[in-house]
Amino acid sequence: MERDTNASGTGGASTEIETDVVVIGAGPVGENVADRTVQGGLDTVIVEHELVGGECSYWACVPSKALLRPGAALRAARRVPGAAEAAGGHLDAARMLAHRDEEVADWNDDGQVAWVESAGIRLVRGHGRLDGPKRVIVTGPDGAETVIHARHAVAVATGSEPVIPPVPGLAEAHPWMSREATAVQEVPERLAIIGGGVVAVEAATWFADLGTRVTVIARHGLLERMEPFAGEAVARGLAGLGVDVRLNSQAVRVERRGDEVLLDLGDGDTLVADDVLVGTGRRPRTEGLGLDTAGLGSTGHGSAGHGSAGHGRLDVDDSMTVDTGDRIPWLYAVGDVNGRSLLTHEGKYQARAAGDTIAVRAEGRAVLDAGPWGAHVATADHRAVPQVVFGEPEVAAVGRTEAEARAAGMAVRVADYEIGHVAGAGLHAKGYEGRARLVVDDTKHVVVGATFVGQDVAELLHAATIAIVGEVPVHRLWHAVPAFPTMSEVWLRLLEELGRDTAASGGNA
Ligand SMILES: Cc1cc2nc3c(=O)[nH]c(=O)nc-3n(C[C@H](O)[C@H](O)[C@H](O)COP(=O)(O)OP(=O)(O)OC[C@H]3O[C@@H](n4cnc5c(N)ncnc54)[C@H](O)[C@@H]3O)c2cc1C
Ligand SMILES: NC(=O)c1ccc[n+]([C@@H]2O[C@H](COP(=O)([O-])OP(=O)(O)OC[C@H]3O[C@@H](n4cnc5c(N)ncnc54)[C@H](O)[C@@H]3O)[C@@H](O)[C@H]2O)c1
Repeated sequence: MERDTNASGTGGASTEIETDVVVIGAGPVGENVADRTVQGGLDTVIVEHELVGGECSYWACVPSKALLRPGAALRAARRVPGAAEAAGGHLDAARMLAHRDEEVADWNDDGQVAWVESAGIRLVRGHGRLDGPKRVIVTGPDGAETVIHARHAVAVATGSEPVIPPVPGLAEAHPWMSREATAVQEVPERLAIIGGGVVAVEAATWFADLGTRVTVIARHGLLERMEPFAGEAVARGLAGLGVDVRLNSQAVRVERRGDEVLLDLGDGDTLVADDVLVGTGRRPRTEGLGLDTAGLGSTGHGSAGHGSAGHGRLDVDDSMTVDTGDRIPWLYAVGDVNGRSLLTHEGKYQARAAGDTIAVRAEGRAVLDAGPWGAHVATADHRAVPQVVFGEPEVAAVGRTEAEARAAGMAVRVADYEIGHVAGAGLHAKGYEGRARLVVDDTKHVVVGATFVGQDVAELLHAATIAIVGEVPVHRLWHAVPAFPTMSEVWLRLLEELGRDTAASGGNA
């Protein structure tokens, strides 16, 4: 399969490789695409210009969760009489940072490289860009070029990058983005955070735990895409950690003066901080990828010619195929770069569908299992995306919110329950505070959304995901008996809130 030749055209500085599949980007998503194509019998090259393992492993999911866990564990212990007496000390910031360093392997990717090799994937280090259909040019760290010809497919899995909003002075103030926040070495005394989404909430939590005086500037509420009670609980929780949460607030001008940053909030108030962190969303990383050489528009969203690309996302179908206009599809966009769902687990799910689709097409076979919920499509992206925000308290949500379900025209029945009223929750933590909501499609009698807010709710989420994906009738859920005394008994209470009438099978076993 492998054919490496030295091309003399550029004075010996270029190498040519032929392979079946090229994956650009070795984040969690690219790694999974490559794993599936190798499993499908295809020779696969993965291209990476930074660390194998991607944003998630070194600057996102892993370091943030490593920094968040100590505070969560300490607070949990303090809510259990007997343990609380042993948990009176302070969080050790230096040890927290060291723990983070261990979890990111000191930003060394040897372990991930070893996995890539063990999976039979070929790694080429350098910056990859398309150079026409099925042709990728990689510029290595030494400037040498490798030209890779893919017999069957190219998968773009280049992830996303943070955006800086056009606030006067902000870009010039050298703001922190999520990388600086997750890789922090010297903990600032004062940190201002612009944004009210997931990055802002989680970073505010771990910096408060590290001892920083944090101010969150959110232009509306917190976690706006979730049920309103989630953001409200998190705002209270952050305030409890000493965070100054400014809702309906906005920085209108920012200026760095030496070691300080001044943020003008437009209401006469000026905030002074040592650093400012921006958490206002991310955009797909498609710049400089040579998508125009594949016949794709390069002016942003919307179709220009066939697929769309440029600074915007790469539009894909449910098997992550990009429409290049060619008779046989060859280009795929998977994970953050397609903008469908900026979450590692969802990207990996897409990767399994895309990798298997590439393998089937390479055999010249039709992709038969491409209907909803088939092996070659990522149907759940539209209906059942689970997400956990590891704040104080935790928020775990999947599927539609009540507002989204109503906006979609559904007849909706909603059940709310205070999780603290469940015996298992009271035993888990004294004075447990939290809330759960089920959103039920009252025509189909199935759960379409669920939200849990409170300590340790993350592990409650998967049951809801299964109920939604499996379209389990509510009357059958009454037979899924939660063990006593676990927090999962909240499911029983939620069903009771929906009404005992929902237990009637109507003859449909
Ligand atoms: C602070 C933070 C915390 C997060 N926490 C979570 C969490 O707890 N759970 C969760 O599910 N999600 C979380 N996310 C989201 C998650 O990080 C992303 O969804 C995930 O990393 C996407 O994976 P990916 O492989 O698509 O992209 P990435 O992880 O960004 O990987 C893309 C890779 O491609 C490489 N690359 C890019 N362009 C090129 C090129 N031209 N040539 C060669 N290589 C290239 C990059 O160097 C990178 O290694 C978090 C995000 C942030 C910012
Ligand atoms: N635990 C997790 O799953 C996790 C953790 C962190 C990040 N992520 C992922 O990373 C992605 C990026 O996170 P994020 O928090 O940056 O984005 P986000 O989309 O979650 O939140 C963006 C926030 O910025 C605000 N905003 C946008 N433009 C603004 C402006 N001009 N001025 C002021 N505020 C503005 C929005 O109102 C919103 O509150 C998310 O989509 C998320 O999926 C996931």
